[in-house]
Amino acid sequence: MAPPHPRDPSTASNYEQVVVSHYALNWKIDFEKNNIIGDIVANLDVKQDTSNIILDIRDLTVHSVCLRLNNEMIRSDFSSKDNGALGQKLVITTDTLKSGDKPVLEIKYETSNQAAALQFLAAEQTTDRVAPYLFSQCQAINARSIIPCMDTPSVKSTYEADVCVPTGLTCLMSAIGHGSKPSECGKRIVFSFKQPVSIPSYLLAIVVGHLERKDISERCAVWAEPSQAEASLYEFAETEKILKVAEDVAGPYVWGRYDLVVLPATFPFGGMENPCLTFITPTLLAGDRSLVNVIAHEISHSWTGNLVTNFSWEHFWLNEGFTVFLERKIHGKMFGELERQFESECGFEEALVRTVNDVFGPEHEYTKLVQNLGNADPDEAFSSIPYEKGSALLFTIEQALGDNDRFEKFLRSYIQKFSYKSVSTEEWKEYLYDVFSDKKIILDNIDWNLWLHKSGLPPKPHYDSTLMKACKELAAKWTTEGSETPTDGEIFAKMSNSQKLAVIDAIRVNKGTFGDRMPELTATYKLDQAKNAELKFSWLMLGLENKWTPIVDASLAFALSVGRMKYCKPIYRSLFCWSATRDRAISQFKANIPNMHPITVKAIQSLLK
Ligand SMILES: CC/C=C\C/C=C\C[C@@H](O)/C=C/C=C/C=C\[C@@H](O)CCCC(=O)O
Ligand SMILES: [Zn+2]
Repeated sequence: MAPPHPRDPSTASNYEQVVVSHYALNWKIDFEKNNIIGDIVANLDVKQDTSNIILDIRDLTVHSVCLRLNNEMIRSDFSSKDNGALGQKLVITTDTLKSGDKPVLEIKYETSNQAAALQFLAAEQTTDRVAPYLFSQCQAINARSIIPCMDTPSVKSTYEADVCVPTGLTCLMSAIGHGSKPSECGKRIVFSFKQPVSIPSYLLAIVVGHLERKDISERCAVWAEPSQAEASLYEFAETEKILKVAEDVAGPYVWGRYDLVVLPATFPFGGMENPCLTFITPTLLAGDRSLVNVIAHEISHSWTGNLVTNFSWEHFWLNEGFTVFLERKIHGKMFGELERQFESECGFEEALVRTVNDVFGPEHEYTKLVQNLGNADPDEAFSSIPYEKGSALLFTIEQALGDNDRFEKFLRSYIQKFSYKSVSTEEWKEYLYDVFSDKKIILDNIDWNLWLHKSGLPPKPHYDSTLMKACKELAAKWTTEGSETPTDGEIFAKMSNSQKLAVIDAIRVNKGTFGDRMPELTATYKLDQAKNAELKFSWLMLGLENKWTPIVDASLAFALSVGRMKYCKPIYRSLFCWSATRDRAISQFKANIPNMHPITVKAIQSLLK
C-alpha cells in the first residue's frame, strides 16, 4: 500500500477536516477599480469533527462571513492571519461541526487591484485597442487571490458563476456557458456558467474582453480579438482532429466543449489547460500551424492534470510529465513513431539538459522530479524539469517494458482508475507495479530513487535518432573548425520546424567552435525573417550567446512584444548578463513594467537580484 499522503504544504486550509464540494460565485467585474467584487456560497462536507474552517486567501478584503447548517445561521467569527509566501489564511471559528454535516458558507469580499491571478488591461494595451480586457492565471496558488478557497489540487469542487460585466464585452470561464442577460440596472450584462465536473481551484479561470468566436467543429471553437480571429481559426483548424486522436489514446472526453481563447501577448505561458477553455498565447500564431503541438499538449491535460490531478505541487510532474508523454503519443499517431522519438529526444536535449546544466546546475533542488516545497511559492520551482524529466521517465519505463501497446493500455487504465481524483507519485508507482506484476524484475531495475528524488540529469533514454542525425550533421558544418559552411539554405528550408530548431540548438550546444558565423547563418537560413516564435527565439539566443551586436535590437524588441516567460526570461537574462546591454535592458524592462503581467514582472525582477 502506498503510504498515506503527507499534507499539501502549499495550502493552509484544513481540507482533512472539511472540503468544499461546490462554489457558487456572484461577481461584478470593475474595470475602473480593476478588481472583482462579489460573494461566494460554498457547500461544505465535514469529514472530521471540527470547530474551524480554514481557507486560503491572498490580499482579499473580506466584508462578511455567514455560516448556515440545515438552513439555520450558526456562530461564525472570522479573522485573517498572515501565511508568508502563501498569502493569508481566513480562519472561521464556529460551534463544533460534526462529521457528515453539510454546512453552507457565504462570504462577501472583494479582490485587490493587485490580485496575483489577474491582469487587467486598458483598451490601448490590447491587440485591437477597442475595449479593456481581463484574464486570470490561477495555477499554481493564485486562485486564493480571487476567491477564498481550499487552494490545493487535492480538493476538487464543481462550480457555477454569474458574472456581471460592462455591456459589449464577452465573458468566458473554465466552464460551460449558460447564456447571458441584461443586469437589473440594464447597463451591464450578466453571463452564467456551470462546471459540473469537479475541478481543483487552480483550474478556475475567467476572460473578459472584446472577443469574436469562430467555430472549428461542433464542440470546438476559437475566441480571439476580432483582428486575430481569422488567423486563429486557420492556425487551430486541426483542434477537433487532435481531440479525436487524444480520445483514442486516453478515453472519452468528459468536459463537453473544448474551446480556445487567444489572449493578449502579455499572457505569461504558451497555454493553460483551463477546462472547456484552453488559454493560448498569440505567439502560437505562426501562420503555418507549426506550433500546434501546444494544442496537443493542452488537449492532453483534459485527462492528465484536469481529470487525474497531482495531489500537491510537489508531484507536479504527474500533471506535466504525463501530459508531455501523451502529447508526443498523439504526435506519433498523427505523424509517425520516428517523429515521436525525435520530439522526445529534442525535449531531453534542448530543454532538460539545458535547464539542468545552464539554468539551475546539477545539484539544485529544483532539478528533482518530486519536490520538497515547504513554505515556498511553487511558482519559484517551476521549470521544464517536471515536463521533460517526467516524460523521459515514462519513456524509459515504456522502453524497459518493451511493449508500447501494453504501456498505452496501462496509461488509459491509470487515467480511468484515478479520474476525478488527485494522486501522489507513490500511488502512481504502486499502480504501475500492480498492472505490471509479471514484470517486477524489469521495474526493479529502474533506479527509482535516482529518477524521483535525486537532482541532476537522469540516464538518457535510447531514442531512435534518425531525424536528429540530419540536424546534427547540418549543425556540425557550422561548428566544425575547418569545415566549409553551407552557402545555400536548401537542406534547412526542406526541414520541419522542429528539425530547424534542432539544428540551431545543436549549434548553440557547440557555440565554442561556431566563431563569428552569425551573419552568414542568419542570411543563409533567413533566420531574421522567422515567423515561428520558437525558431526566432533560438536564433536570438544564439546571437546573444555569441555576443553578436546586431542581434541586440531584435532581442530587445522581441522581449518587449512578447510576455511569454519561456522567451522573455532567457532573453532578459542574457541581456542583463552582457555588460554592453545590461543598462539598456534594465531600463527597457523597468519602463515596461506597467504593461507586463505581474507574474512575468516578478520572474524577471528575480533575475536582477
Ligand atoms: C515543481 C513546481 C511546482 C509547481 C508549479 C506549478 C505551477 C507553476 C506556475 O508558475 C504556473 C505554470 C503554468 C503553466 C502553464 C503552461 C505551461 O505548460 C507552459 C510552459 C511554458 C510555455 O510553453 O510557455
Ligand atoms: Zn502542461
